[in-house]
Amino acid sequence: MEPIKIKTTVLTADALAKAMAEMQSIFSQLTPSEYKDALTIQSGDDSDRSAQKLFSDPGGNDSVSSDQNLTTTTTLACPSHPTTDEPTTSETKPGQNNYHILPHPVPVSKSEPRTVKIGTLNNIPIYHYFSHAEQFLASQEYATPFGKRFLLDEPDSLLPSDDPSDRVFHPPPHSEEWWPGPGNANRDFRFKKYFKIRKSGLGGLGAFATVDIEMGRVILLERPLLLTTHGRVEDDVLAMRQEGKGIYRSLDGGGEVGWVIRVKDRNCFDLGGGIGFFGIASRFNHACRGAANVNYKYDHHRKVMVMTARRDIEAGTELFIDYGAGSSACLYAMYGFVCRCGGGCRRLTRRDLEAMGAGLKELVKWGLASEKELAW
Ligand SMILES: C[S@@+](CC[C@H](N)C(=O)[O-])C[C@H]1O[C@@H](n2cnc3c(N)ncnc32)[C@H](O)[C@@H]1O
Repeated sequence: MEPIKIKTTVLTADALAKAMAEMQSIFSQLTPSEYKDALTIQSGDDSDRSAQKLFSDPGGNDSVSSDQNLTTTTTLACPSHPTTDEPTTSETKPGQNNYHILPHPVPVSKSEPRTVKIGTLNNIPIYHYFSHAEQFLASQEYATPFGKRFLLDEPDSLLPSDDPSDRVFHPPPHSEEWWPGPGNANRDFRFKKYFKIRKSGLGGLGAFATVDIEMGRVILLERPLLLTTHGRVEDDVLAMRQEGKGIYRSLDGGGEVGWVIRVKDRNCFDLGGGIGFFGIASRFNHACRGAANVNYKYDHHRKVMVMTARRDIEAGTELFIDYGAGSSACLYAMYGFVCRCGGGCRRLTRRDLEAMGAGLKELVKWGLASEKELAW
């Protein structure tokens, strides 16, 4: 597949990986006090105070609940933003997110006109995706201030052919008896001897060690339910057999109208050339900044997700992976949730949300998003 061309920028998997690595390295160099500085919201006028209230956490935790976020952000005003078409090369300062909103949002390709680049965050492209916009906006639970956003670079290199049946991996037969899902979330499900899936303090399900696990131990090998791309996911999910479709639908976000895309946004793994879904691996929650205790890597050759203990882990501990977003704002932009991992992540700032809103305004101006999406 040709590299995706956007104005003067050519996005390749390598470029994206490099940008992500740079961003990760910037964040990993921050001292605790720089993080603290980044958390400070200047108090001043009323809107600042309301922002401070919005982001203060009564539990003393570092993050805010998504409920607070979704119901109160309507009071925030959008500032003006740079209006250059060119990607900016300004230096990223520790603790500060550099947003650049394109004045003319660009559809990414002719075959995917609903995917639009709207700007960059710390030099990483941010995209807005429109499929099923009406359905997901109808769901208060799912609506994020900025709709659906993700970072995208998905050459088709992973996909063996255009035939969806070649890309669908049928899982072994399963039943509600042993497959974790919303209907039986209170039960414990064991996978091999290392962990089980049960309710997590973060809400929803999570994976928990059932025994002490030593560093380096492989705790999960899992074949994907499905390998696909953001653009093909709907066709491919519908082409799955009933069992696989059932597992896909039982993942976080499944069930109601718009489930295919909602499940995709919350559960897909970027496999570097496509996206993948896993019935078990997709139950692992995220932790920031080295707090993750499990590594994961997709083995393209064997077509299997490999999860490994990153350090010694005590029985009973929740198992976390790092979703790889690099910051709370990126995490929010990519997956639409506000992190509550408590792993020292930087909370979303008022400026983050303002910048996201400014990007959405540009989309509305160019007829690429509806006014309805602005109402947050
Ligand atoms: C891939 S799923 C993980 C499993 C999910 N908890 C479940 O019940 O199936 C991703 C979703 O889990 C939740 N989640 C994961 N990590 C989180 C975190 N650090 N803070 C808050 N929510 C988190 C978010 O709702 C996110 O959309």
